[in-house]
Amino acid sequence: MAPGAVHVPGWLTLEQQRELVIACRGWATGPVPIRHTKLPRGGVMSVRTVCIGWHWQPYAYTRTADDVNGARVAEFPDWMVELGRRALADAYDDETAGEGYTPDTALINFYDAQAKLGMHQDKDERSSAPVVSLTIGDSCVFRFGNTETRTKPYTDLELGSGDLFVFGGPSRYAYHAVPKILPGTGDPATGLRSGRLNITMRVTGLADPVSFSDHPAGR
Ligand SMILES: O=C(O)CCC(=O)C(=O)O
Ligand SMILES: [Fe+2]
Repeated sequence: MAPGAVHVPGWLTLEQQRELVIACRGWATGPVPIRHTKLPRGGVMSVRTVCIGWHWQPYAYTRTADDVNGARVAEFPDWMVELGRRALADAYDDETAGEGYTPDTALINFYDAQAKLGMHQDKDERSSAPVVSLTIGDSCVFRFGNTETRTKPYTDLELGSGDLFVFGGPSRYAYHAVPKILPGTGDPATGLRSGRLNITMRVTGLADPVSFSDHPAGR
């Protein structure tokens, strides 16, 4: 694609896709329900999102979903860290590429047939570690641009069910968008009857504040 940006079609098996759909269904119901993210100027995103590990809202991460129900988001599971590491090793065709990669947040996005996502950079993280993106269900047009402007040059490609897309290195801050969902292209055997599920794992680079009681000297 571009240096640091790699598309691996059909990376997830059907069984892995099924398991991810089940996991995401669970997260979509709680502790923080999936919702249309509110934008600072009063709009709402057409995509529905639920986060694990850290909660994202424009333009910050917190442990609690203060713009939804105030609950702490679900833990980021170890198996997903493992999946992220394998994604990097496979995308970069380098067994060592995933070593030390410890994603601590994932945005789980659900697109119905009408949903879109405008050109943006993922830049609310304080780490430049790669973003690992997975697609399940309907295919979409994915627009992958440059790091300088939200306009051309960009490349439109299709991301289909099971595809992996990694953007790291010189592509980490590339603008990207989802201009179109291709309804009816998904295989219902994934467990998703319609729409597109997207999971993006990231490293926030954030740490929880150390509380007084965590200090042995404070006991
Ligand atoms: O749905 C996608 O493929 C991209 C999602 C995305 O860019 C994001 O969540 O920041
Ligand atoms: Fe993004």
